[in-house]
Amino acid sequence: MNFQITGTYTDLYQLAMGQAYYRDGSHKMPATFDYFFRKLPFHNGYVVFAGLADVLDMLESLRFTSEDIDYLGKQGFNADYLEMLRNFRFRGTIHAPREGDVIFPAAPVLRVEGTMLEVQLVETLILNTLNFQSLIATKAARIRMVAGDSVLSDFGLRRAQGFGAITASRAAVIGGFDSTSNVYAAEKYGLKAEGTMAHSFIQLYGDELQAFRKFAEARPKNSVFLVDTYNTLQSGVPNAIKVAKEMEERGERLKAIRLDSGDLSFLAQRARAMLDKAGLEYVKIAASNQLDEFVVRSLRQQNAPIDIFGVGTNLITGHPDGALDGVYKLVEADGKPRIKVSENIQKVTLPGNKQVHRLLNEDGSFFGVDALSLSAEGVPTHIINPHEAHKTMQCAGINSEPLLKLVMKNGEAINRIDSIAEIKNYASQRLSMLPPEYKRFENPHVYKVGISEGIKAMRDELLKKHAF
Ligand SMILES: Nc1ncnc2c1ncn2[C@@H]1O[C@H](COP(=O)(O)OP(=O)(O)OP(=O)(O)O)[C@@H](O)[C@H]1O
Ligand SMILES: O=P(O)(O)OC[C@H]1O[C@H](OP(=O)(O)OP(=O)(O)O)[C@H](O)[C@@H]1O
Ligand SMILES: O=C(O)c1cccnc1
Repeated sequence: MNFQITGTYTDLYQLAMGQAYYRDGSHKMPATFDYFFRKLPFHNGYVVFAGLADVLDMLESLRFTSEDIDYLGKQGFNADYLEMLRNFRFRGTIHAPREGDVIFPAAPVLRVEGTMLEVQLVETLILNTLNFQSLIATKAARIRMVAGDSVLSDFGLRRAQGFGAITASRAAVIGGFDSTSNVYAAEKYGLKAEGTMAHSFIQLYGDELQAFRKFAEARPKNSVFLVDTYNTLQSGVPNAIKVAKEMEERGERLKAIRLDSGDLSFLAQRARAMLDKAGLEYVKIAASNQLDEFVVRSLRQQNAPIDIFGVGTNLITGHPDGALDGVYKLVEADGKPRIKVSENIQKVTLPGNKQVHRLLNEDGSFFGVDALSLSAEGVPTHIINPHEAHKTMQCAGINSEPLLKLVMKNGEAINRIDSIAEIKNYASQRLSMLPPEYKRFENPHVYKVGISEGIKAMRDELLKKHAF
């Protein structure tokens, strides 16, 4: 989807640095940035990569409007710089995994090449999009993992951080959700829109039975009755059964009832028995109320006969992690590798133009190691732990696949995959290739990233050069 994002969708410092680059001509210098993250959210063992198609869309159409130029003039930017920005187009080249792949800390996810100014200006947009969508897709994947084949519906729009809900609903579906209550996101992204009814509907009619009848008349093919407004087992479920039977007489079928409070397992079991006794085996049971991956897992362990889970707050906000910590670092400029030094070895960046080789087991499943090498090196024969150089691993003879593929060339998206269904399928396929020990919630196995001799030598040389 193309949000009408313009060139000012950035942090001021990008534009400020850009003016300095422009003054001395370094804005035209070739440069490469890597996007990667350092810490897994939710104590999870992987991240689901989401947001790429949106990034490519926005980069293709990124412009500074006349209003932007006027505004930036008032912020004190120079007229000649602004005239150049008036004709700004992103003409960079990007390599990335396919959207939906599983990704791991420290390995480059995007390699963005272009002129210094263009690759600098788009940092914020790239981080803003990929960090958020990948966080939510990962949360969704955790919920999907414990939900079996139950339907998962995103109910989060009302609890989201403002407009973030639009892309969060997209990311939720990529991570494994089936539908969303968010009509705007469904319309714009082609997601499946689904919903039930609110307590206000029953409150308005006062009489629950009458409320259910009214709804069934209005939505005969798509009725889900909310049964907990007054008393779930003594009023809600019996009234739902009564109206479902009336619907049967008209040749219609009640789709489901929804539980939204109390002990969801106990109530689902009782409601299921009541529905079945009335010959309404086809009526499904939906549940909501502050669900997350742990409650869904617990409900399934309790054999709660719940067919549909509606998840809002905990999904859409990525609870309890506010953000994925993805960063965008300069790794090469003017043909020379660049480094960011830190006292913390984990934070020293990996210089150079790199490729990620995902090591594979004989059966094609993931070995548990991504091997990073300089693009010119090819697949490394052995790799080194980036933080503890005495730890090495032979990779000769192990199958691998290059992860970073060309997705944008000179500002034009290539081989793009916009269909959410395809991205969702790919995410599920790639997750199935990740062995179970990386997917458990408690202390998952640490997926390893190793660097080639070439990267290590480059990093050590730059560390020496910049040592104090
Ligand atoms: N059987 C169950 N097993 C595990 N967790 C459950 C079960 N039933 C409900 N929960 C979860 O317990 C949490 C707390 O529910 P709580 O009892 O506060 O809600 P409630 O019954 O709706 O309360 P209130 O009526 O005040 O809204 C929710 O996250 C809910 O999803
Ligand atoms: O608990 P969440 O995971 O965030 O899921 C969404 C919640 O939002 C709705 O409640 P709300 O009280 O806003 O409206 P209602 O009157 O329709 O129940 C819905 O009934 C869920 O309980
Ligand atoms: O359709 C629903 O039941 C719904 C939608 C949004 C939030 N809570 C519930």
